[in-house]
Amino acid sequence: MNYYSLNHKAPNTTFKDAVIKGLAPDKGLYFPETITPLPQSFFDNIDNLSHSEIAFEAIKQFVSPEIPEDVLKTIVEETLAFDFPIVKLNDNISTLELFHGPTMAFKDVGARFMARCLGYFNKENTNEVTVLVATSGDTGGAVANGFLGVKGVNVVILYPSGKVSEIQEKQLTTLGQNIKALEVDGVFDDCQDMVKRAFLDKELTSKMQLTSANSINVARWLPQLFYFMFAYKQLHKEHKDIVFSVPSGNFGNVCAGMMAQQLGLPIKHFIASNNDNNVVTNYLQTEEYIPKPSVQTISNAMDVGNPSNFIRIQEIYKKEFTSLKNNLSSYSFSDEETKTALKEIYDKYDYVADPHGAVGYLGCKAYLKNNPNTHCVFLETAHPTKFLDVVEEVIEEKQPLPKQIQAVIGKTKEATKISSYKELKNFLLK
Ligand SMILES: Cc1ncc(COP(=O)(O)O)c(C=O)c1O
Ligand SMILES: N[C@@H](CCOP(=O)(O)O)C(=O)O
Repeated sequence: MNYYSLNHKAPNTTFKDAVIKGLAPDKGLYFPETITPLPQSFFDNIDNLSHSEIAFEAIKQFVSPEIPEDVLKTIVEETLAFDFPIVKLNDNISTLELFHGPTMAFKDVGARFMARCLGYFNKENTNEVTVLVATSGDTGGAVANGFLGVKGVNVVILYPSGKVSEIQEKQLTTLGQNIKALEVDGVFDDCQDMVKRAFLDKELTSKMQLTSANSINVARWLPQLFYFMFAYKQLHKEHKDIVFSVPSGNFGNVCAGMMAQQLGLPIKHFIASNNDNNVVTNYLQTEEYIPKPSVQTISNAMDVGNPSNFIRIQEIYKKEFTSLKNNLSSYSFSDEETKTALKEIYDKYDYVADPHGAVGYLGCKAYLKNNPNTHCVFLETAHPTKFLDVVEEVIEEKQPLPKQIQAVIGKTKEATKISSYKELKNFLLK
């Protein structure tokens, strides 16, 4: 598959090149030249396919011919070494748990997939690659874990100081080896801007091969489309009109769901559920896209003021506002509403959600008011114990720590503080 830049000022390129570069030379995000729907027989037979078989068929066209089929099979099998269960709350609402991976966040799948693709490409490549990542909480930990010890790859993670949870910070600052953390005096958007600026810095790019492991990178972003297929497999016999409520920040996940739909997955509608960072909610109301500085919330991984994947969503809908609006609704919820939802989910359904999932649940409830005959699946994008202080305070109960969280809790943080792009550049050149 070849990819083009959404800024249309760079040459089209291969999957391999798009993964190694991350961002196109004209600063545009890469997008696949074609999307060929899967045959109807794939969906008719989905009950008989394993997660790895579904993922292999779904991603094949996007990575071939650079990744041979036998290698791709191994990559998806290793990537998907954990479960993706649906938990039903009532006849209209289910949740898809995406937190059973090593860092208990949905980012584990994309990070593990991309690490393996890069590892494969690096076998032939003697040059070292530096992976730059901006994180508002979860991407950093997942990438640190996914890339730990991958030969020829150095990872540098930028995170906003004081704006990630304690456990998220441990996950991204304690692994050592080829993983380095930079604690940025700023918000997530400052981290993301610095990363994008580094890609345009000729002095840097002439000295090192930089790539991104944010959803900017097609190998991090596209595997997220698997989730929607896994949910469909578990629900389609019981429910016809399936709607997904996706807690959204950088909009990579909901955009990946739209790619699954482009492949033919029968999804009735998407809901982008936001916290107070509501640029897209506002856009759908006003048709004006106005990025703004992010504000801090209890669903911190969604604190994004200028979502980088919005441009990919516009590409899917050919910038036609009405067709986007027919397929996507968006609601925004305050921290108080999120806390009330966490409590409600616990009291009514005996289920402990995390703050991001709770925002997704609120999105389902808002949509179902006018669409009562649909089934809404909200994505549980992280495990509740990653946000212990909020969750335990709201449900007034101690939570047992899963082994993945216990493994990092006593470790010592190692991070370098920076407050400007110049400091990032000096760090990289060191
Ligand atoms: C727990 C959690 N929920 C939701 C999101 C938002 O996902 P996206 O950036 O793909 O919109 C993130 C971060 O990306 C996250 O870590
Ligand atoms: N919410 C993210 C922000 C970065 O998103 P990405 O999908 O583009 O990596 C995080 O947790 O870091």
